[in-house]
Amino acid sequence: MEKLITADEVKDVLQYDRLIDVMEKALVLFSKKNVVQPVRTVLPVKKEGGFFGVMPSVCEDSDILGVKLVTFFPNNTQRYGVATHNAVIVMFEIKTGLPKAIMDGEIITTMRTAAVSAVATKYLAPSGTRKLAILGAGVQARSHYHALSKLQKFEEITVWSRTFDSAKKCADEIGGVACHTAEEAVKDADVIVTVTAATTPILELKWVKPTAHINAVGACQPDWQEISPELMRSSVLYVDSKEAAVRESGDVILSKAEIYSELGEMISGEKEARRESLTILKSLGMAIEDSMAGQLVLDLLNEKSHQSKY
Ligand SMILES: NC(=O)C1=CN([C@@H]2O[C@H](COP(=O)(O)OP(=O)(O)OC[C@H]3O[C@@H](n4cnc5c(N)ncnc54)[C@H](O)[C@@H]3O)[C@@H](O)[C@H]2O)C=CC1
Ligand SMILES: O=C(O)C1=NCCCC1
Repeated sequence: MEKLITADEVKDVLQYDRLIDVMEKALVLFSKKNVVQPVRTVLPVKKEGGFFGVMPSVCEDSDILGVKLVTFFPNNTQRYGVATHNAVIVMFEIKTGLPKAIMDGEIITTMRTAAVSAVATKYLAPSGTRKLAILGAGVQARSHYHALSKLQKFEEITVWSRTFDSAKKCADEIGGVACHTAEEAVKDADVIVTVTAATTPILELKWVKPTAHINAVGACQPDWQEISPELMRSSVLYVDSKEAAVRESGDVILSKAEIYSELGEMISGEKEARRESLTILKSLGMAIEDSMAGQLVLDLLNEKSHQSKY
């Protein structure tokens, strides 16, 4: 095994511009069936109310063979003062199957999720977009602000979360305004991001603009919801993986909303980008996103070591 890569090393090289392009490619490869990837295996860890996810993927066309091991312990921050999502990614040589790197997966999870939402937003945000609303004030709230800001400068940014204090802290960091209610935060928003650990709906149809684009990122269990069933059914629904959405997403399963398209199908032009409709990306996260982001980290570290030689 050649490399052990720390979170600081990943943070040092990974940037949104390159990552957004790589995520777009990963989504297309997946929807064109060039990726072997089972729906993730999820093992409950009941005492802490958490779970352990195993996410392998292979894409022979792109020389990718990797796996992410990820834990989600929703009470970690409050109980122990550590992150709620933790992960490692292991990359293997496609030719020999030899392991080539083990790297921190927390930063990749944080950034690749926001990069995927940025891809969706690039295609689905209404023309003349000016206001971004973020519901949730944790790690993904911040990464979504940074990734989406690569697309455009928002004239107005609002943040709502469970406590006003946490919304205010996040809003102050990103130059936004904290709101006391989710309804107030999403009023007139063109792009909405839901990044909470909520298990029941926090966003209602009657609050949102009829052309808004929503990146629905939380609620990754079959009995968890972030979006009201009426809102799910009234939107043009995009997903990262149809197979995963009908197995893992409470928002999809409980509302019985019809899936319009995978993001990869929309990017490659097989399905329309319905920019002027009310749209939702239901994001669950895919193994190929992690493996391709992991390979990008290896490429960037390689580029960096060459630069320092000359
Ligand atoms: N789709 C994907 O690929 C990924 C999705 N996620 C999901 O995104 C969500 C956010 O993740 P992080 O920011 O990393 O977590 P975090 O733990 O850093 O932040 C969670 C936020 O949700 C808020 N929250 C918790 N319960 C709530 C409730 N009932 N109502 C409103 N707000 C509530 C917390 O106060 C906090 O602001 C989680 O649901 C997570 O599982 C995370 C990584 C990848
Ligand atoms: O894709 C991921 O990684 C995750 N998705 C849902 C929440 C846990 C991590």
